[in-house]
Amino acid sequence: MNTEEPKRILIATKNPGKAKDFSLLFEPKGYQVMTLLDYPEIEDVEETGYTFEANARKKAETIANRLHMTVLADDSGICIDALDGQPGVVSARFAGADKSDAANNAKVLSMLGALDNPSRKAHFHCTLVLAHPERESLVVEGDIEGEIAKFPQGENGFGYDPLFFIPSLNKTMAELTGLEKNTISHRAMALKNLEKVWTEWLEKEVE
Ligand SMILES: O=c1nc[nH]c2c1ncn2[C@H]1C[C@H](O)[C@@H](COP(=O)(O)OP(=O)(O)OP(=O)(O)O)O1
Ligand SMILES: [Mg+2]
Repeated sequence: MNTEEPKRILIATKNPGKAKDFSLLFEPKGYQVMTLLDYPEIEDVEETGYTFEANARKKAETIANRLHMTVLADDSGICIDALDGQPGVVSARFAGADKSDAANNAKVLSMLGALDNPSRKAHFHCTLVLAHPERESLVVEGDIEGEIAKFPQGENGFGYDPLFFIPSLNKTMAELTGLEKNTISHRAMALKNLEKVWTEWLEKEVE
């Protein structure tokens, strides 16, 4: 037996941007990240829930039951104060079912542009659910505060990163390196919270 083999964790996502974030987050912990991009035969889990938790639970538990293994899922999005928390749970399909990041960003800018001097405060939210067919799921959350930029800036990251300005760094999330983003992001904060509770749970189940 080769004890140098990395441990593996399956993330129930088809989003390549999240897959990259999770690789950066888990590799330092000695895990190799697998995602649904490695399982093209698995059909999409429909995100019918009204909350991040409901959708993360549905993704994690459906795939855990289907593959009979431990699975982590992420449901996340951006919540904008002046838009009463929109796009929120529908962030991925805010501008339509084809899930275009550029169209989503443009829609946010146009909605804010239609308001008179709106607050630009926003936060990213991430709910993570760790599921196994024979266990109660673990649920944790993380957030990061920021502001919506006047126009997209930066080439890194994915989704709403080019619009998410972090005043303390004077940069958008898309101007950060992957490692910088994954030190401060909502996803990084949620994973920190998961680590506080997963030790017993995960060490037993993931090989
Ligand atoms: O770090 C982030 N940086 C920028 N944008 C982000 C981030 N995290 C979530 N977001 C946006 C992207 C997408 O518009 C939505 C997630 O939607 P969400 O349903 O959780 O993911 P998804 O459908 O893209 O992939 P999947 O469900 O297969 O995990 O929020
Ligand atoms: Mg989704």
